[in-house]
Amino acid sequence: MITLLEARGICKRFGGLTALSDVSLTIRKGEVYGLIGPNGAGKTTFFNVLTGAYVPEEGELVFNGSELPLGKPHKVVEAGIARTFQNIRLFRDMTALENVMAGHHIRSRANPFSILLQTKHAKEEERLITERAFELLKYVGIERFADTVSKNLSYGDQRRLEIARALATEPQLLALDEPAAGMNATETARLRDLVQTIRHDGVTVLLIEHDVKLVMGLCDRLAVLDFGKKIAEDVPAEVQRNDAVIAAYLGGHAAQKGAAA
Ligand SMILES: Nc1ncnc2c1ncn2[C@@H]1O[C@H](COP(=O)(O)OP(=O)(O)OP(=O)(O)O)[C@@H](O)[C@H]1O
Repeated sequence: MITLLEARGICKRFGGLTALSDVSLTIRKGEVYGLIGPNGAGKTTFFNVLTGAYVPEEGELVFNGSELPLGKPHKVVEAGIARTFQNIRLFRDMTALENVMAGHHIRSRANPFSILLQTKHAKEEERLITERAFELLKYVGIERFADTVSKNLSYGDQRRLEIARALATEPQLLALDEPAAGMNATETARLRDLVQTIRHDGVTVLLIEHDVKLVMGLCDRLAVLDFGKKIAEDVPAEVQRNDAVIAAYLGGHAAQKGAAA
């Protein structure tokens, strides 16, 4: 198995609070990797460190064998990591298609002058970007809403649109922050299928999710954080059996039943 991302000894503090304490984990190419833990465990902080929103006090990230620049979101996207957000962050007044096109522009080679001058090359590139954006809307199952302003989409469709926009940057690693939050059972089942398709198509997925059943069914391996420390990293069946995890996160019998369901 080839390692795609290695986090080594990540520490992140906010004043006196240690949000991440010496967190190391390894994500392999082609897997769906879960990051779970109780509220406030440090999951989103890890995402923010990984995607360059926060600079850790200690530690390093190695992606595809190269050190990832810390605190540089644009460089992280260029390196091949894309994310969605816990609280959806779309361009609310832009159409679904325009949102995905915005993701593509990060990868676009046309320079601003050629766009302004509307050169033949820039026009052709724009046509390809529009075409590819439409394909991605189709891929996530919302192409019929291409011309709908994104704030008018249902919650589930907004989440799918966020995924399409992230995929438009052509990532090798797609980091999803609670993609099933607020979804009903049907939407969650469709999301599961979509994540499986994405993985099948060669994109590695990192998933923060509170829906234990979804995580256990979808992830190849997962790490569990508790108070900023990694307390387990294993396949779902082992994590479910881990006493520290049961105590910290699953909260005993009721949740265990949920996890096993
Ligand atoms: N920008 C910030 N400033 C100060 N404290 C922060 C900041 N971001 C996160 N924290 C704190 O760091 C800790 C970890 O928060 P984080 O959001 O990473 O947890 P989480 O596991 O994602 O939780 P949840 O499941 O509730 O989203 C919490 O105690 C939180 O209050």
